[in-house]
Amino acid sequence: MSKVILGENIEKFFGEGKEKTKVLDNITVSVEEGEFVSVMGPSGSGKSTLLFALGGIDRVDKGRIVFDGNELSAGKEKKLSDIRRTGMGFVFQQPTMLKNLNLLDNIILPAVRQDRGRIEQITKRALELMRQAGIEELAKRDITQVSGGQLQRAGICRALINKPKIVFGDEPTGALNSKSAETIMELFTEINQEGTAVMLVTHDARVAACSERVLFLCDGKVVSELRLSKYKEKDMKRRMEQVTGQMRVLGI
Ligand SMILES: Nc1ncnc2c1ncn2[C@@H]1O[C@H](COP(=O)(O)OP(=O)(O)OP(=O)(O)O)[C@@H](O)[C@H]1O
Repeated sequence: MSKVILGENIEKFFGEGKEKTKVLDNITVSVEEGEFVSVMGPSGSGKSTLLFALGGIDRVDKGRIVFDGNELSAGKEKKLSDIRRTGMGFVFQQPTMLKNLNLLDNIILPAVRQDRGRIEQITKRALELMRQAGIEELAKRDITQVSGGQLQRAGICRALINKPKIVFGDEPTGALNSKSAETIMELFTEINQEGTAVMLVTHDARVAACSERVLFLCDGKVVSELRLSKYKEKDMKRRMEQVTGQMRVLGI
């Protein structure tokens, strides 16, 4: 197995002078090709900062980030945004979609920007992803005419449109009711089973229990790591007990 993403000895500070605080403290983490990792920890422990650093959205102050053999920390801005657009997908708690475009057009946008000549093929892929996500019939709907869960499913389709090697999610189920959250997690486990690596930040033990490795952060450090097997629905009860057990040990 090779690493799709590696963050090595990364440090990140916020603020200046007396206010300066270390938010990531010499962290080394990696995600293997096709692996599903989640990141848990108390509020303010640095989870989102870590995700944004690994995804090349924010620069780190020390250390290096290597995506699929390319060192992001040494990259030029253009190269970095190309890697982000083609090799990575991002899903946030609140999907940021363009208001003047329908769901389908929002989903194809990252691919069309890259290659206008393939619009038919891209649309076909988008509709296939929407079918998989159970929202194909909403393709022409305005983004204001769908539920939060449906919008989030569209956000995942958009993140997958360029066939990324890894999808990063920052609390992707955080704003959803439990039924919608469950559908979103089914979608994440499905895309992972198809070979896409997934890294999710979450406060929800049920979400973390879908992954195969859970990293626990505290004060900008990885303080613990829990290894689970590859997701199987029938193991859910046991997986949940493992995650919640570790959360209790760490006082989360
Ligand atoms: N842009 C910023 N400027 C200054 N401080 C920041 C910035 N972004 C985050 N921080 C601080 O860095 C620390 C880590 O933030 P981060 O959002 O990574 O935590 P988190 O573990 O994801 O928290 P939560 O679970 O509440 O989302 C916090 O103390 C936060 O206030």
